[in-house]
Amino acid sequence: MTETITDTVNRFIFKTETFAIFKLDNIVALGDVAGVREGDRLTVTGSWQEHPKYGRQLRVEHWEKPVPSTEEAAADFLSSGLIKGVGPVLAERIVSVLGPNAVSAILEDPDVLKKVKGIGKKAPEIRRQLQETYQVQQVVAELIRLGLTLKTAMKAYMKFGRPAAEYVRRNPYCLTELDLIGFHRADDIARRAGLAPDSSFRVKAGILYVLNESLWDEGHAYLPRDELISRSLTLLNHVEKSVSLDIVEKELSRLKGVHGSAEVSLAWAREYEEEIARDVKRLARQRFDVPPLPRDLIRGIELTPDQNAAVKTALESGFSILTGGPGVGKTQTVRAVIRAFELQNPWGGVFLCAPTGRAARRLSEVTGRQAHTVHKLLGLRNGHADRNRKNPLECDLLILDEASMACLVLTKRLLEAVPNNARILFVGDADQLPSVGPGNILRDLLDKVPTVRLTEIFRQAAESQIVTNAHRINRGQMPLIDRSKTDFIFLEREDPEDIAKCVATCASGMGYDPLDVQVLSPMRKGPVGTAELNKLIQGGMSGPRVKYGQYVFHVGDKVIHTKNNYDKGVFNGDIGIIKKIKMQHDVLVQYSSGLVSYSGDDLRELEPAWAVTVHKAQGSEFKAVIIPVTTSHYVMLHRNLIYTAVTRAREKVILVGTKKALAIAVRNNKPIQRYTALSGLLRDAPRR
Ligand SMILES: Nc1ncnc2c1ncn2[C@@H]1O[C@H](COP(=O)(O)OP(=O)(O)OP(=O)(O)O)[C@@H](O)[C@H]1O
Repeated sequence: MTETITDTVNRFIFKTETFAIFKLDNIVALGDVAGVREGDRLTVTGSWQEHPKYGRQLRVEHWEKPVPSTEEAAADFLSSGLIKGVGPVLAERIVSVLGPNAVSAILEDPDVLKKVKGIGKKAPEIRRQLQETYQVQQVVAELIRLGLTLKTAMKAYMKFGRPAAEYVRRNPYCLTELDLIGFHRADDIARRAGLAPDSSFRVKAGILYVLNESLWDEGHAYLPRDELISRSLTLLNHVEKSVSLDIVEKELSRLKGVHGSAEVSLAWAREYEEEIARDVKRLARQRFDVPPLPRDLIRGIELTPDQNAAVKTALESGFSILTGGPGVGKTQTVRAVIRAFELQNPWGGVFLCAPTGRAARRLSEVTGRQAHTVHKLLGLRNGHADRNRKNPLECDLLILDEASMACLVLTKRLLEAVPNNARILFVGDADQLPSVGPGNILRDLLDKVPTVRLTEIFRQAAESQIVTNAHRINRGQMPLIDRSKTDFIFLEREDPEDIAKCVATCASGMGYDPLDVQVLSPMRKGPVGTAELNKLIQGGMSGPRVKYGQYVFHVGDKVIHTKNNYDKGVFNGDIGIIKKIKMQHDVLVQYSSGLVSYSGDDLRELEPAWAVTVHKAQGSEFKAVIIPVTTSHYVMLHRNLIYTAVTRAREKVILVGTKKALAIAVRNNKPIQRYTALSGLLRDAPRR
């Protein structure tokens, strides 16, 4: 229930440019507020919430500084000290001449103060100060009328100041450039403001939107010109056909912030690709002399000729790649590389890292050494890295595991922080899905720098049907199901609803700890998408619950954190269990790294995780994995996807669905295409 309160701001407890927690007489209010000072009278509308530590607070949804409308209030306000040069005597005089609505009269009419004797030259200054006091709310109110939320309106005001509403009315798409709203919201505002659908602002914003979407949603570093134009036309004409090919071509030729004519990319994305290419060449140019390696680098293991070649390559080259599927000995080779390097460089610094927290933890476990996330290694936060070209890492050998997950942005940051005299080794499985973020780095680098492929599956690994079937899938062969073994199971179900029910039953009934078993679906939507599967698995849960947005969370629920949050020490992809729900919006989640508390809007960083997409699970491993395979996922039936899902399992894979769907997926090896320029830029990279 909302409540409206008018009172004086006594004190700010916390304040940023656009957000404040403050005492309004004897209550505590918090919200998106700006341009307010202690002593101001404020009318706030909001709803009450209970904070476990700080008690009852009013969450402000709307606010305004009421313009005084009685003689007493007007005189008090004018003489409060907020308006310099006006004391009690002058304030009384102004009010006696202009009446109870003196303040609004001054705001509306620049000449009205002339009626008050003795003000003279002070008049413009008094009016200016009054305008300033009320300006924020006037502009913000106007922006809200244009269709912005309070938060976006405040941000727009902070960016553009007094002319914000004017700017937004003229070109609502300026807000998309600042990432404050999306193209479709800007379109709504533009329609309301009467902007022509073929205006230059709209067409340019549409083209940029298409480039941004294809970059962040599909991973393309550029789009071929024809494809960009056709996608832009579809977007710009989605309501009515109002934009012609000529207009799009004309605006594209004038567009700033893009690069290329046949292959068009956002200028920064192109720069990143070029920088990566320069850094790869800089590092790959180096050659190191390597004395003969001892045969027993790892006790009890004799390396195969390929593994030995990989160790030698990693030590001789400034930049190299080690790739291969599951069970081909990559980890043992990495251990051997570290051992050999340290034998020859006893004082050298060896750094290990991986793109995600889970992958870094696993790398630590299998090597027995500390491994970090790339973010942690570089001190990367809010777009700033402590380690960079000017302040490079103090490493002599840097190993990046799960390199298939490294996107354009992360790779650029990592490579620029590697000093000239260091070696860098990328380890990964190039047949896994490409990174969630833009680019196709590992595949683009293959064979552009010295690359060793391990293909022999070791005996221990070959005993696992998971490993052998993963390799079969990767070769385009149907997996073999040996019913005498229990690690690779196919449960045939036809109907998508039956598939979903069977998946849900397996997920909760196998006796594994919830964190050890994972349902992996190719997509979010549809009858066997993650959203439905999560609901189905949660269906049987009772006890304390909290609703946030489209999700309901229960005690005992498995959840995934979806953003890097350095304050909480929890990262994108971390999976945990809800231990406690206190009050309405206070949730405690147990992660392997510790307990993390969420309250209020923090919950937007959580999603149910009984089922997650295969993309989200990249780089993670689970004891058991359950995968629905159905033709209702037709577009997602893809070899890379099934391969990635299967290789997430250590002990057990359960496929639920139809053999027909599995066969389609296994046969479909059309690589998930990403338009990237990197491999072309590396054509002349030094190779052996
Ligand atoms: N040269 C070798 N001789 C004998 N066994 C080996 C050799 N190299 C690796 N192995 C064994 O093969 C199995 C798979 O090796 P490893 O874990 O290094 O592979 P991987 O490529 O890292 O696999 P994954 O990607 O699945 O983690 C392990 O049991 C390992 O001990």
